[in-house]
Formats: sequence, C-alpha cells, structure tokens
Amino acid sequence: MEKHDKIYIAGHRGMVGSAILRKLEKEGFSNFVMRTSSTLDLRDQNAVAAFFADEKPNYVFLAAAKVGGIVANNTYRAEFLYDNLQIQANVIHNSYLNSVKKLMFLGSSCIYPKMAPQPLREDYLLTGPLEETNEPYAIAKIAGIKMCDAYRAQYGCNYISVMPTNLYGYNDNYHPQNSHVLPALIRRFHEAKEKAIPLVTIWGTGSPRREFLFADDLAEACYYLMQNYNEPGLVNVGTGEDVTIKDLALLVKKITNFKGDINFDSSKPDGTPRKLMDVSKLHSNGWKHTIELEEGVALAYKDFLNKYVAAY
Ligand SMILES: NC(=O)C1=CN([C@@H]2O[C@H](COP(=O)(O)OP(=O)(O)OC[C@H]3O[C@@H](n4cnc5c(N)ncnc54)[C@H](OP(=O)(O)O)[C@@H]3O)[C@@H](O)[C@H]2O)C=CC1
Ligand SMILES: C[C@H]1O[C@H](OP(=O)(O)OP(=O)(O)OC[C@H]2O[C@@H](n3cnc4c(=O)[nH]c(N)nc43)[C@H](O)[C@@H]2O)[C@@H](O)[C@@H](O)C1=O
Repeated sequence: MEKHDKIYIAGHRGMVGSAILRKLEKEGFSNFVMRTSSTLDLRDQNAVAAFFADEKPNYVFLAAAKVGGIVANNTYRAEFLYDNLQIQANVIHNSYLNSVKKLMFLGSSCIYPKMAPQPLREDYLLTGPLEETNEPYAIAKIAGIKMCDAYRAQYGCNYISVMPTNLYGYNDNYHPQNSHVLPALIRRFHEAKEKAIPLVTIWGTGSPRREFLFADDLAEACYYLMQNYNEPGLVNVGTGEDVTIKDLALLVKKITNFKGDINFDSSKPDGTPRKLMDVSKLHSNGWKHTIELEEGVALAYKDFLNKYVAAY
C-alpha cells in the first residue's frame, strides 16, 4: 500500500476496524473510504455493487461482520450465518469486479474443530466437527476463507485471510448478554463495585481456556501482513498464551478493584474447552504482539470508564 492509495475499511466504527483506522492514520495514510451500516448495509448486493463501482478502492480491510459472544452466537444463529455470508460475499465479489489490488478477510479462531489438538495450527482447518454454540458463525467464516482462496485460484486476486484469537480493546461491545467475556466481566465487576453487590457470577464452569489479544496489536499485525504477506490459506494472529476463565475473572476483579466474591453459573455454556493459537507462522513472518493481558485489561477498563460510565 502506498500513502496515496484509496483504502476501504469495512466496519471502521467497530473495535477492530477503528483500531485498523488508527494504525493507518499513524502510518500516514489519509485516503480512506468508509460507510456506516446505516448508510451502506453490506448485506445489500445492489448497494454494495454501486458503492464499489463509484468508489473503486485500491485496498480493502473486511472488518465488518455480525459479531458477539457465546450466547449471542448461540441465540441469533440464523443472523450470524446469513449476515456474515452476505457481507463477505458482497464485499469479496465486488472487490474482484472492481480490481481491488489486495483484500484482507478477518475470520476467527472458532473456525477450528472443537476438539482439535492444541495449539491450533492453520492446517487443522476442516479436520473435525465445530463447536455447536458458534457453528453458524464458524461456517460463514470458513466460507470467507474459501472464497478468498477461490478468487485467488481462478482470478489471481491477492486476497488474504487472517484468523484472530479472542479480542478486546477500545470501542468494545459491553452489552450484558451479547458481548464477549472480557467486556462482559469488566462491566459486571465495575457495576458490582459501584452498587456494593457482594457477589459476581461468571458464566460456565470457569475451566475453559482462552487466549486474548488487544485489538490495537491485531491492527499492527493486519498492517504488517497487508504489507508483507501474500499467501493463500490462513494465518493465525494471537499471543500464543492462554488463561482459564477463572483466572481471567480474578484479573478483572483485581483491575476493577472489586472486593467481593465470585461464583460460577454452570447452566451457561462453556463452549470450546480450549482454543490456543499456534502463532509460529506469524512469528516466522516477522510479527509478535506487544501488549500483555494485564496491561491490556487496564487500558480497556480505562476506555470503559471514559466512554460508557460517563454516559450512564
Ligand atoms: N471481537 C472479537 O473477539 C473477534 C472479532 N473477530 C473478527 O473481527 C472483525 C471485527 O470484529 P469487531 O470489531 O470485534 O466487531 P464490532 O461488532 O465491534 O464491529 C463490527 C462492525 O461491522 C459493521 N457491520 C455489521 N453489520 C453490518 C452490515 N450489515 N453492513 C455494514 N456494516 C456492518 C458495524 O458497522 P456500524 O458500526 O456502522 O454499525 C461494525 O462497525 C469481524 O470479522 C470479527 O469476526 C475475530 C476474532 C475475535
Ligand atoms: C471470539 C469468539 O467468541 C465466541 O466464542 P467464545 O470464545 O466462547 O466467547 P465468549 O467470549 O463469549 O466466552 C468465552 C468463555 O467465557 C465464559 N464466560 C464467563 N462469563 C461470561 C460472560 O459474562 N459473558 C460471556 N460472553 N462469556 C462468559 C463463556 O462461558 C466461555 O466459556 C464465539 O461465539 C465466536 O464469536 C468467536 O469467534
């Protein structure tokens, strides 16, 4: 990418899209094209076709998607499949029709089989059954990877697929039911402290393990890969380190300064027991994360206090 290139960040108001925008601005890029979902619904084939024909971006970061935590994925199964298939099919196909030079598709670690060996290597894709709670989302994401590869094979398009681990950071979604675990716990511990509630309940058994990457680190990786990586298939992006949900809860308890107790609601789903990324391909391509979990959770909590608590 050159500084004058026109760059379309799909989903630029989201957690990942906004981090990519910050990174590109820091690097001196300024020729952006962006639309909110209310001005351009990426599920609308005709609207997306007209947008690409008008704007003709040179590079595309596809960070728009229907996104949510374990309960949202399990509840809105049809929407997670339909919205994500439509969004990615429209953006990828119209990128091809309008000669986009390079596109980055963002998938997720949930594309791997539920019981795959750990850590998850890129070649474990499609080697076993998926986790039930997020199967529709995972199927859509797998279709996105295969679409990038098919357009590369048939039309020579330089479309790359990046699989981030669980993410958190600035502009996260703090919805009490639909969010991912880290923002959910930040909000729950904070509210319990403010309202002097003595007990915070954590979903599931606390034993699943998850790996967390700060979204600004992901944006650094996306920029690096967009400049340096041109292969078919997929590349994992993570830290290569994971924690139990119980240990995560204890960390959030410490950072929010909640003094009460925690317990576990095992009627809520645990999901995949573990999904630790093998990041050796990423490291051998020359990129490594810099923000560790404790530092990142403190930054995210500060962002939550500034943006969300201020609005209460
Ligand atoms: N969060 C996580 O833990 C992980 C995320 N990912 C992937 O990273 C990418 C970004 O996720 P994240 O930033 O967390 O998600 P967010 O929910 O924060 O942002 C998603 C963005 O997608 C846009 N969007 C959603 N539906 C439509 C639509 N129909 N038309 C146009 N735009 C739409 C929204 O636009 P608007 O704001 O204008 O409504 C929003 O800005 C996704 O592909 C996700 O699968 C991968 C692994 C983990
Ligand atoms: C990124 C990834 O995100 C989703 O998968 P997930 O990793 O299971 O995501 P999660 O963050 O929602 O949960 C992680 C763990 O944490 C536990 N947990 C405890 N307490 C809360 C809680 O309060 N909220 C949530 N959401 N989870 C909680 C929860 O029970 C689970 O064991 C995919 O659907 C898919 O979207 C995807 O790709």
